[in-house]
Amino acid sequence: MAFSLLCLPSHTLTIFICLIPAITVLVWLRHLASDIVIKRAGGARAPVLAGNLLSASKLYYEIGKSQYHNRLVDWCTGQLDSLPPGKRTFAEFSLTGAKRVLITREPEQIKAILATNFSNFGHGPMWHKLWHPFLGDGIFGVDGQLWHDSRSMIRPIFSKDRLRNLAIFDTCTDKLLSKIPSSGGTVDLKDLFYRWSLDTTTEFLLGENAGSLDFPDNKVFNAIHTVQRMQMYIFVLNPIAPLIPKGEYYRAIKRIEEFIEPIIARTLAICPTQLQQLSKSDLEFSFLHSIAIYTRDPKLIRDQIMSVLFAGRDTTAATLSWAMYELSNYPHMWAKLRKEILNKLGPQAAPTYEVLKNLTYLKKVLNETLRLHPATPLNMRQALETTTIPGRPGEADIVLLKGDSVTINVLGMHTCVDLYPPTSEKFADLKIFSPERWEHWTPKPWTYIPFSGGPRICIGQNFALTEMAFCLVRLAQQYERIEYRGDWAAQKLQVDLIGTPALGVPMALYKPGEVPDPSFKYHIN
Ligand code: HEM
Repeated sequence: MAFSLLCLPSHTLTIFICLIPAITVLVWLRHLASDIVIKRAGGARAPVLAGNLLSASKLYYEIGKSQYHNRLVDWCTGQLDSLPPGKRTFAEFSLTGAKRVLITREPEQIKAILATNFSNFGHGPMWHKLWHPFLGDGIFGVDGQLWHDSRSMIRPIFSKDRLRNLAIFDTCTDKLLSKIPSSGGTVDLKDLFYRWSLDTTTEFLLGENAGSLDFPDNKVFNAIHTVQRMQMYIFVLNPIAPLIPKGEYYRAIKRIEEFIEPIIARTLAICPTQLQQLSKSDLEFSFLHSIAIYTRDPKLIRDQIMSVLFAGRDTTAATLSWAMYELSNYPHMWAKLRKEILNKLGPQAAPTYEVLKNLTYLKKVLNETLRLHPATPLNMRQALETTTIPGRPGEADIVLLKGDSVTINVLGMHTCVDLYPPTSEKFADLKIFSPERWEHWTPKPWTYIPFSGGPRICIGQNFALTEMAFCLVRLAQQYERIEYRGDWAAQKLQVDLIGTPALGVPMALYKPGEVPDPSFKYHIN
C-alpha cells in the first residue's frame, strides 16, 4: 500500500509527460487534416495567429484576461492591427486544430457571410443549445426554416405605418424625465435608460409595461439582468457549461415567465375575429396581438417575446448611454443639437414621426454613436457547411469548414484606418466622436453595419432609431447643460454581447436657469 502510494505521483507524472507530446501530435495532425480539406475545396487559410497548442493556449488565456478587464474588442482589433500593412483585416486561430475561429473586419467577407452566402452561415447548433432555456425557438435562437418562419411572423408589427404612433414612447419617456433630479443632483443615466428601455419594450411587446422606472427593486428588471449575465458566462465558457451552477439562471427565467405568461394567456382568450378587429387600432394592438394572429401556441409566443425583449432592450439603452456620455464631453454639440430641436419644436411640443426623421443633426449624432459604439461590437456566426468566402483581392478564397466560427469585428471595422477616409479637417480621427463627419461623407457599402446586414439585418432598426430619437429630443428640450460626474477618460467598453459603458453614465442635467446644488445626490438604486 505504502509502495503504491509512493509510486502514484511518479506514475501520474509519467502519464502527464507522455500526454503533452501525444496531444501536440494530435493537434498537429488535425491542422494537417484541415489543410488537406482546405486545399481540396480549392482555397486557402486566413493568416494564422496561433498554429500550435502552446501559442493557441496563450491566445485563449489572453482572451479570458481581456474579457475580464473589459478589453476583448481591443484585443481582437490589436490582433488584426499586428498583421503586416495591407493584410490587416482577417486572421484565424484554433486551440485543437479543428473548429477554427476567424476574426474578420473585411467588408467583402462580411458581405458574403451575412448576405451573398447567407444560407451557409447561422448562429449555429451550439448557440441554439446554450441559449435554449432562455430564448427557446424564438427568432434570435434559431437558423434555417425556423428562423425564416419567425421572421415572417414578426415582420408586420415593425412596419413603418405602425411606428407612426409615438404614444408608446411618450409615457415612458415622461416617466424617465421625472426621475432626473433637479439642481445638479447626480444620476446614473445608464441605469435610467435600461429601465426606460425595458418599460418601453414591454409596453410595445405586451401592451403592459414592466414598471421598472417606478420600482427600483423591480423583479423583471433584476431577473433580465441575471439571465443575461449568466447567459454570457454559459456562452463564453461553453466547453465547461455543464459545470456552471444554473439554479439562479433558471429561477430568473421563471420570474420573467411569471410576468409574461399571464398576459399571453389573456391574449389567447381573445378570439381570432376580435384580434383582426384590434389590428385596426394603432394604440391597442401590440406585438403579442400580432403574433397571436399567426399562432395559438403559447410556448412559441413566449419564445418570440423573449427574443425580441433580449434584442431590443439593451441595444437601445446602451446606445443612448453612449450618446449622452459622448455629448457630455462636447458642450458645443449638445448646444447644436438642442438648437436644432428647439427650432423645430420649441421646449414642449411632442415630436411626430415625420419631425424626428427630419432632425438632421440628431440623425448624425445617432449615426456617429453607432459607429464608435455599435451595440454589437463583435457579431458571431458559424459555418453550417464547408464553404468559401472572398480572400484579399487577387488572392485565393478563404475556406471555412463546417463548424468553424466567425467573429465579425464590427467596432474594429468602424475604426479601421485602411477602410475609412484619412483624417483631415473635415474628417476627424476615427477614434474621436464627430457627428460632423457625416456632413461630407457616406460610408462605402458593408463598412458601416451597426444593425448588421443581409436577410438577418436588425428587424427593429426603424423602431430603435425612432425610440432613441424621441428620447433624445425630450432630453434636449428640457436640459440646457449636461455635465459628466465621473472620470470621463476612464470609461471602458464592457461586452456582454451588447457593448455598454462599464462605469455607468453618472451625470448632472440642468434646465435653463437652474442653480447647481452639488450636495444633492440621487440614485435610483
Ligand atoms: C440601437 C439599437 C439596436 C441595434 C444597434 C441593433 C442591432 C442589431 C444587430 C446587429 C442585429 C443582428 C444580430 C445578429 O446578426 O445576430 C439585430 C437583430 C435583431 N434585432 Fe436589433 N438592434 C437594435 C434595436 C432593436 C430593437 C429596439 C428591436 C425590437 C424591438 C430589435 C430587434 C431585433 C431582432 C428581433 C433581431 C433578430 C433578427 C433576425 O435574426 O432576423 N433590435 N439587431
